[in-house]
Amino acid sequence: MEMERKLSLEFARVTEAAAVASARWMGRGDKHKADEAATEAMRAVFDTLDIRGEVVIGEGEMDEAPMLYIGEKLGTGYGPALDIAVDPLEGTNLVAKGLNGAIAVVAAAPKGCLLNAPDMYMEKIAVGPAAAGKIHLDAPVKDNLKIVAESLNKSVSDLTVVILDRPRHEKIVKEIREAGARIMLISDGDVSPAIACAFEDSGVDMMIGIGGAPEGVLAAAALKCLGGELMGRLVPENDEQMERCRKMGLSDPRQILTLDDLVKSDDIFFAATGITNSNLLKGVRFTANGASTHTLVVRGKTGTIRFIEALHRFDKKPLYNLAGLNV
Ligand SMILES: O=P(O)(O)OC[C@H]1O[C@](O)(COP(=O)(O)O)[C@@H](O)[C@@H]1O
Repeated sequence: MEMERKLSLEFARVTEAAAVASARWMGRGDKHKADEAATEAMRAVFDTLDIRGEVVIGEGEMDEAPMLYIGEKLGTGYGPALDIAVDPLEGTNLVAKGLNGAIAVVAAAPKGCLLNAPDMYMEKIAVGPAAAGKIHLDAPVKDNLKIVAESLNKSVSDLTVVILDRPRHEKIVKEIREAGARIMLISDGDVSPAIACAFEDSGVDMMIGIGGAPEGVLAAAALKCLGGELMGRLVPENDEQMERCRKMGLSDPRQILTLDDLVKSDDIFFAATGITNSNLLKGVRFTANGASTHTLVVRGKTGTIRFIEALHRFDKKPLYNLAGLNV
């Protein structure tokens, strides 16, 4: 119990380090460098943790990602065996362009508890605790909006729905507008707004649309801890992706995935640190000899929600200065 408790703060250190390293690349137009910096920093902190971790959602397969690839072992090799889902930089374009909404994210659960979602698309709908258990991915969007509005005791016209600005969403955007709700179209980064639904003062009431499947599992892990809901369905686009789904144990690759299918246990840790500002978290700010970070840490077992504002001193803690200034 004691060790587990401590672990949630350790995961905050992991995302803090990734966020600081990545933030150094804000607006520099190089999403790969920003991602590389985040990945390198995240891995360096993971290596200090007493866990027997294995990446189940990561930067890609072993042959395509140098670090934090699926199957990579993390930690000192002592401590609990955990499956780890990472996105050291969720929203690579956002950092490259200096836009809002980029976060560094980690979720961890006992072995076998996180859906090992491959890199493909997923249809998703996410809401906060008030509407959890009441919405459905296949319900008409106007019905879902009505339910969310009723649950939050406000009118549909006062709801804010976040959706990725993509041609594939034209129809659903039209339907949301016809229903009268407000829309926030975002260029990237659907994890942060999905989590923001769980906080009534975030200004986000629903996230909907097709985005990455790994991002869907990460958001689901957070929403499970926070009492919200995310429902999804994979969108395999070719035979290879269909086969991939079957290998994951999904006899029907197009089946609805409930929160319990995506994340099978309550025994989860989730941490996210803001890289650029968002409705959920402040972005990294650099000071004379350090940086400040804003992190959400939740532990599924207890449901405790922590927002941690930290000031990191590079002179005393060089680990946080991995991306250095040699850029
Ligand atoms: O850009 P696409 O192909 O529509 O994919 C959407 C997915 O990409 C993201 O916007 C960001 O992904 P990256 O961080 O890998 O750039 C996700 O938040 C989202 O789920």
